[in-house]
Amino acid sequence: MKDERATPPRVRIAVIGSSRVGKSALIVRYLTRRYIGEYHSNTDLLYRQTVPINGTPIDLEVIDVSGSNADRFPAEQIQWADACLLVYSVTDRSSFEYATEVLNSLKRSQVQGSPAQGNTAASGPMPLALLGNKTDLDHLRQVSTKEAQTISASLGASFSEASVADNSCDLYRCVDRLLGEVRTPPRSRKFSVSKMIGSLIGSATTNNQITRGSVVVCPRVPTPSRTPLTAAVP
Ligand SMILES: Nc1nc2c(ncn2[C@@H]2O[C@H](COP(=O)(O)OP(=O)(O)OP(=O)(O)O)[C@@H](O)[C@H]2O)c(=O)[nH]1
Repeated sequence: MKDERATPPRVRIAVIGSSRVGKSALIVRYLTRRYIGEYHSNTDLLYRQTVPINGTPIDLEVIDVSGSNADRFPAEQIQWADACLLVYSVTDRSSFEYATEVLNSLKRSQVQGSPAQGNTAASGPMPLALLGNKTDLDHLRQVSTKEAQTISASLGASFSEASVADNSCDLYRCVDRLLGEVRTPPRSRKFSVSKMIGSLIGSATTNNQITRGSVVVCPRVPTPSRTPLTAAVP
């Protein structure tokens, strides 16, 4: 019988932000090093990939939270995740306001623990990161680096700026750091999600030695295994 304790730890990241800030482009860039300019999806998508973090493979699941639902607080996705990456565009002030509102709600609700962390208050707060995308469009900038840095520090999130289009190193550093902050016990059971519709990522060879991955239509994230964040809804 297969010893499931030997499977790599699983880490779940929710990527949250307004529409058109570059969430899908960022996830695909991180996982494949490729830049795909246009995505058309008005539903959440779940990406899976095994990636090495600090020399250890982890089974990474990333939910791309559709920006078309940005009028609703993404409570279910946050409950599902072990860490959250809030993305805004430096050229779009309203996207910055949305990202910081979500961070603010998370801070107020004092999110403690996560499924990967064993759902215990002792496991500490959920790792959070704020990322300002599209720095290649600096001439259209509406959010200064200093302002975003100050707010993210006050909200307990790490902060980076990057251009997914330009493949800046900062985007990899930001995601790697976030993944590194998640404490993961060995997995004791498998978890099934909604129907797999096909392989998106394939067998790209990258610095991260990505092997195979998949994308899953995920209109609703799986039922959360911890108390709903009602306090977090603005
Ligand atoms: N100039 C520039 N454009 C970018 C960058 N990243 C993404 N884009 C573009 O921004 C647009 C939106 O990117 P998406 O990845 O679809 O954005 P999204 O946040 O997933 O959007 P929703 O699916 O609506 O939530 C696309 O035209 C991308 O090509 C970047 O770093 N610089």
